Amino acid sequence: AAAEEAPNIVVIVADDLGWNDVGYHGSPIRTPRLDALAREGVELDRFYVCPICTPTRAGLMTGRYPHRFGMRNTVMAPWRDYGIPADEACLPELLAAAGYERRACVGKWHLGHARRAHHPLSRGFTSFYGHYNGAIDYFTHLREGELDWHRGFESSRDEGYTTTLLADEAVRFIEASDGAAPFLLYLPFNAPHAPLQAEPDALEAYGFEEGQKRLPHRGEYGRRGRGATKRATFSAMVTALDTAIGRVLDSLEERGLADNTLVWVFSDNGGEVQLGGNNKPLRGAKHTVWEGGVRVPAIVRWPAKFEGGRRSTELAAYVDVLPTLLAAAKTDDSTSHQPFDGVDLLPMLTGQAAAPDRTIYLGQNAIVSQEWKLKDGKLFDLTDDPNETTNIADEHPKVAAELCEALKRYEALASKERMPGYAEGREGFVAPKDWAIER
Ligand SMILES: O=[N+]([O-])c1ccc(OS(=O)(=O)O)cc1
Repeated sequence: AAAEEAPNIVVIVADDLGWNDVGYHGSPIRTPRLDALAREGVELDRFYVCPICTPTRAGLMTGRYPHRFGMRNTVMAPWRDYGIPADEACLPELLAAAGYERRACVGKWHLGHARRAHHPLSRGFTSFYGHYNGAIDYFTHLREGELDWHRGFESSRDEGYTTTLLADEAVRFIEASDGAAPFLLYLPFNAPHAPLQAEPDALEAYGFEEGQKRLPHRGEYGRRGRGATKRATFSAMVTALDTAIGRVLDSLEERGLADNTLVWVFSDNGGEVQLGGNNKPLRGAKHTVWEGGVRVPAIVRWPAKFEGGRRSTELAAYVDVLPTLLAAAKTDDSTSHQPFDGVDLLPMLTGQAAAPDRTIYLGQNAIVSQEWKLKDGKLFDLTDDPNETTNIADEHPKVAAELCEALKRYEALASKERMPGYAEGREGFVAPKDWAIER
C-alpha cells in the first residue's frame, strides 16, 4: 500500500547555473518553464550546496557530507580512479528497497568512471545514459579526445546536442512507466557548464546573426555552437536547458503522473562568472564559499502534497535531499545506511513544522545557519546582509565562537586519506578508448 502512494521522484541537477541565471530571480535569461515550476512548487530561497560539482553530487547520493569519505576539494578529474566508497549507501540503492523498481541515471555522473564498482549501474541505478566526466563537448561528446557517451557500460554513438539527448532519454523513461511501481529519475544535465556551445536557433534567439564574429574555440573543444559573447552563448544554453526540463514536465503531465511526482531541481554550485554565469546580487561565485558559490536556485514541486506558490526562506541543503526523498517514499530504515548529515524537510515543505535549527557545513572553512555565516573567521548576518558586505565578528564574539567550534567539529569528520589536487596525474594520462571501463 505504501508503494502505491509513494511518489515518482525526479531529481534534476543543473551544472553551474548561477543565482542570477534564472528568470524568476530577475535574470534577463529566459527560463519560462523553471519560472512556472517555481510558481507551482516551493521555491527554496536558502538552498545550499558545495562550491564545486563532485562534492555536491556525492552528498546528494549519500545524504552525507562528502569530506567524510574523501570526495572533497576538487572535482573528479578524468585521470582519477576513485568513486563513492562501497560502504556509503546511495540514493537508488535505498529507494530500491522501497519498491522503486526503475531507477534511471540520465546525464553527467562525475562520481567515478575508472572502475565498474563506481559506475551508476553498480551503485543502484537500473539504467544509465549519459557521460562520466565533466565538461564534455556538447556536440561531439568527447572528453580528452575520447567518446564519453554511454548507455549502460557501452559507448553510444547517438548524435545530437547533449541537453536534447538527455531530455529525449528522460521522456522515454517516463513514457515507459506502467504507472504501478514508482520510479526514480535522476537527471543531471551537463548544461550550462563550459564549453560554451549552443544550437543555432538558441543563439539566434539571443541576437546572434549569421556572419557575426564568434567566440574563438578553445582547447580540445570543437568550433560548433559558438556565439558572439560568452554571456549570450551561456544564455542560449540555459534556455535550452529550460526547454529540456519543460519537455520532462510535459511528459509527466501527459501521462497523468505530475500530481504524484516529486520534482526537485537545483544547481550543483554557483555560476562561474568567467564562463558566462552570474550570481548577482550575491557575492562570489563557483569555487568559493561566498553565497554566490553555494546558495543556488532550487525548486521542489509535489502537487499531491505541497501547496504551491510558496517561497521558503528556511535553511535547506543538498544533504537533505536523500533523507527527504526516503521520507516521501515512506522508507527510513536507519540500519541500511550510515547516519545522514541532512534532515527530512517534508514537515517544512508541507507547512507542518519549521525546519530544525542547525548549521550546514559548506567546506573551505565556512559554515552557515539560518541567520549567520562564518567564513575564514569573518561573521556575516545573512538576514540583514545577505550579500556579505560587513564582517561583524567583533560585535558578536559569542556567536562567532560557537560557530567556530561547530566548524571545527565538522572539519574533524574529514577522512584522513590525502586527496590529490585536480591536475595531479594529468601528465601522460591517455584516456581509454571510448572511456571503456575494464575493471
Ligand atoms: O572548465 N572547462 O571545462 C572549460 C573551460 C572553458 C572552456 O572554454 S569556453 O571558451 O567554452 O568557455 C571550455 C571548458
